[in-house]
Amino acid sequence: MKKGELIVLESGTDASGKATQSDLLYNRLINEKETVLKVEFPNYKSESSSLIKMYLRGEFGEDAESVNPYASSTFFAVDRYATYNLELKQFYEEGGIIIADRYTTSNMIYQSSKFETKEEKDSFLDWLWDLEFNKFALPKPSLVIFLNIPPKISVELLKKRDKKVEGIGKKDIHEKNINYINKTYQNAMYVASKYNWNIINCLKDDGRLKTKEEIHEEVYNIYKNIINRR
Ligand SMILES: Nc1ncnc2c1ncn2[C@@H]1O[C@H](COP(=O)(O)OP(=O)(O)O)[C@@H](O)[C@H]1O
Ligand SMILES: Cc1cn([C@H]2C[C@H](O)[C@@H](COP(=O)(O)OP(=O)(O)O)O2)c(=O)[nH]c1=O
Repeated sequence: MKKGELIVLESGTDASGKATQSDLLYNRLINEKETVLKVEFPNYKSESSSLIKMYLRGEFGEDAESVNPYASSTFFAVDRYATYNLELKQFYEEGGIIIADRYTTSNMIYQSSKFETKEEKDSFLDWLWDLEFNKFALPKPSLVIFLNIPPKISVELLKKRDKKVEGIGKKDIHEKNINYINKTYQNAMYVASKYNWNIINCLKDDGRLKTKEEIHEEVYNIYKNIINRR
């Protein structure tokens, strides 16, 4: 039987409209009578996110960059392994469509950002690919949609957004560190181009943010073009 599809919504900044766009795409596909399910990573509802919560609270270090990326990326990878195997695998193997708000792609962006040289980054990215997709046998995305929102806009959206997780505070260690935010955004553009992700520029030519609906139309068109061609 043909396996399902895995559609990933990603970005290089926090509070960039991933949840909003996942919801809009999910509702549209439900209206089209598709068999579709939505998931968010980290899976804060699961005990498998315990080490992630410790990390984002700063228990391994208040400065995200001081925490070994090989270690911190495994916290996220193990959470994905648990969530996939306990909640998603059967649905995916029976042909369902999964819409994921973040995935391995976030480890690729946020954790490789901690390395300075291209050689170190690429070596980490190869290791991560092997860990999550080969050793853990997690499915590779059918399609990655990258929402390009510069940090100066997303930090404004972050102020509007409700707190996501109890016990982490309004901002986690990634969100508190403006140097890391800027560096990670630059790094995300490198990673997005390295893996040929589908980039949506969320700003208009005049620098204003596109509406949720305008961005959704672009998300939907990419989805239709790519999935229909397969
Ligand atoms: N295009 C947009 N224009 C204005 N506000 C937006 C837009 N997209 C998202 N928002 C708002 O920004 C905040 C963060 O969006 P959200 O989808 O929760 O982001 P993320 O999942 O990336 O953290 C929310 O309050 C949301 O309603
Ligand atoms: C899923 C995932 C997230 N992250 C990072 C991205 C975020 O900075 C942080 C928490 O994710 P999340 O709560 O989704 O952030 P937000 O909703 O604010 O965008 O963890 C990784 O480093 N690796 C991963 O695999």
